[in-house]
Amino acid sequence: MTAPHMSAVSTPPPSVPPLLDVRDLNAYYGQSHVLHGVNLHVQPGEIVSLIGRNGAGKTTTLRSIMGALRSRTGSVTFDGQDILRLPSNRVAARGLAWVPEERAIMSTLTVRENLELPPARPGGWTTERAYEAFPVLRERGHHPGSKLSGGEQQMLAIVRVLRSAPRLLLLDEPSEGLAPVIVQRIGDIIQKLRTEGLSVLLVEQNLKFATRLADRHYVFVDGQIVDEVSRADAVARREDLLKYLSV
Ligand SMILES: Nc1ncnc2c1ncn2[C@@H]1O[C@H](COP(=O)(O)OP(=O)(O)OP(=O)(O)O)[C@@H](O)[C@H]1O
Repeated sequence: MTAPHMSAVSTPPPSVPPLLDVRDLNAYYGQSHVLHGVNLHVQPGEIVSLIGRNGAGKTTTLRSIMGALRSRTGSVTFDGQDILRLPSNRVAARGLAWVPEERAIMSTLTVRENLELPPARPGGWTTERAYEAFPVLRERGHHPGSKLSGGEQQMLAIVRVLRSAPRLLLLDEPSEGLAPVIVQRIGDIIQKLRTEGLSVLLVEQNLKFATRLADRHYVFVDGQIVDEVSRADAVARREDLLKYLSV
């Protein structure tokens, strides 16, 4: 398989304006030019995955969208508003929520304290709702974050950001290192959230998880998107997708 050149990636014009629209995004770590003209969009209510090998630029794309990485050019609009120049706290206030790979929870605080620290916004998840979605968090309510398993930390990290009632959830490898039953549960919750109107941009290396959830997949190679695969084509193109991920 040869990776199609960037220009071969064709996105049909969306019938409604995208919720997130990234155009010609270039990003840099110091002198190192890491993203090269990334174009992607997420429609309202859509789940989109970014897949590719380690170091391909997926996490950098999320960091660039959230404003955690400042050294970038191009255009990032959310709900029609330019967010590229906003500090990350103001990006979050617009309705984007990011769960980084390292699952930013507060390790010295208990599960309940982690849940209650960011006050829930109107429409955001309450502590009770978090416990209903993931009953194990209720059982662990008084345990410090540092004593949770990887799966419990991932659940806690997701429900924490849902307290802010985001419109777009950015998830960085939510299935990484987790037992299949936990991966299944997290997938169920993401699907449920979509039925409630949430959009999701998902970085994944677990193809089974990504293809179960995502409506479209963008394939990253060396800081560029080289292919775009719809849910309808993902089964027929499974071998291509596996090759993109293999080392
Ligand atoms: N803080 C940093 N400083 C310098 N270079 C970095 C930094 N973080 C990432 N890079 C480099 O940027 C490139 C893209 O990395 P990125 O983390 O975005 O890839 P990725 O596709 O998310 O892969 P992974 O799954 O390994 O995180 C890689 O070459 C990586 O080495």
